[in-house]
Amino acid sequence: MVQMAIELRNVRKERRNKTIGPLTLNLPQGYITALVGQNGSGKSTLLHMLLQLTNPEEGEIHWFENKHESGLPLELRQAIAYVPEISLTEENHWTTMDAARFRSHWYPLWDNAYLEELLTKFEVPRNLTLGRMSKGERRKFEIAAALAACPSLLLLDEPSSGLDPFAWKMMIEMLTRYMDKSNATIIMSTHNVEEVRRLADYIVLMHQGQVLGMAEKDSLFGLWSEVWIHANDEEELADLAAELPGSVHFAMETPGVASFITQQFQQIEERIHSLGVKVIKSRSLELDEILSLWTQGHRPILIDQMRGV
Ligand SMILES: Nc1ncnc2c1ncn2[C@@H]1O[C@H](COP(=O)(O)OP(=O)(O)OP(=O)(O)O)[C@@H](O)[C@H]1O
Repeated sequence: MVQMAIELRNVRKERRNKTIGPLTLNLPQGYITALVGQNGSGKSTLLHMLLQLTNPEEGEIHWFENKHESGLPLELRQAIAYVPEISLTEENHWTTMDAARFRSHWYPLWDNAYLEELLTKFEVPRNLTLGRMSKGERRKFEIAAALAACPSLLLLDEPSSGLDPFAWKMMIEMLTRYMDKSNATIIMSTHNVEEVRRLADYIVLMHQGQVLGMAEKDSLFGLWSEVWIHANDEEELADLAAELPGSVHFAMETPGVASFITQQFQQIEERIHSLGVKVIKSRSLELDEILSLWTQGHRPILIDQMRGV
């Protein structure tokens, strides 16, 4: 049975201008979960609650099956690494090596050789203070230092922000390799669909402070299709739409050709043929298109099968 790294039960956090939650989520141990959603949807707030940088007004959070209402115990804090959205200014006057030395005292599993390897790959300047680094250089240091702590739980808030494409690819490789050699759990917020595609095992979609759902990433591929058909006019298309509940975005493309979007096309293709409608072609939607439909309220059918996770 899959163990949970994090469980949230009806967690509610009041922010000045909105309520985050109630959130109920189970995030499995040993996997990468991507938190996706528009600006202000509550991704960073959720990460902050997992670090107890801020606490919910209501609800319960469990870390590896334990509640810690009076503060995270030392050994758990030492097993969590965090790359914040904005780096801490308190460390600005430190060089890479000063910051590494400080962290090595804090994290019992700190691996200095691993840090050296990652800094070299990332080409992070060693003797510059963190405050003088470019945004991307600082980000690379933060990611390398988070991995060198060998955490069981790695929380990443938009890790690729500021990375050039070469560094981004390297980060993907580093995170993948780390997951291969450990039983760590990564929870990352991201706006980068390619990052989700390459890294995530699970996707949590947030929207306006709510969780719209959680899905196994692979289950989403091939789920939605755009289909082009022969249709004489709007009226004929409306008749077809009425026969295909759950299909959306019916539109006349050119005279005689219409399109629509549907889930599990293979299962309804026969039905379309039996209605005397000729299919011209179809294509599977990309992940970003699926996430956008989901945000609009078109929930993936398979998501209800994920309830047990
Ligand atoms: N310290 C705070 N005090 C008051 N409101 C806050 C605070 N931090 C965040 N908020 C508000 O809470 C909401 C959620 O913010 P949050 O930073 O969690 O969103 P996000 O999904 O991470 O956004 P983004 O993608 O832009 O980083 C926003 O409306 C934001 O204005």
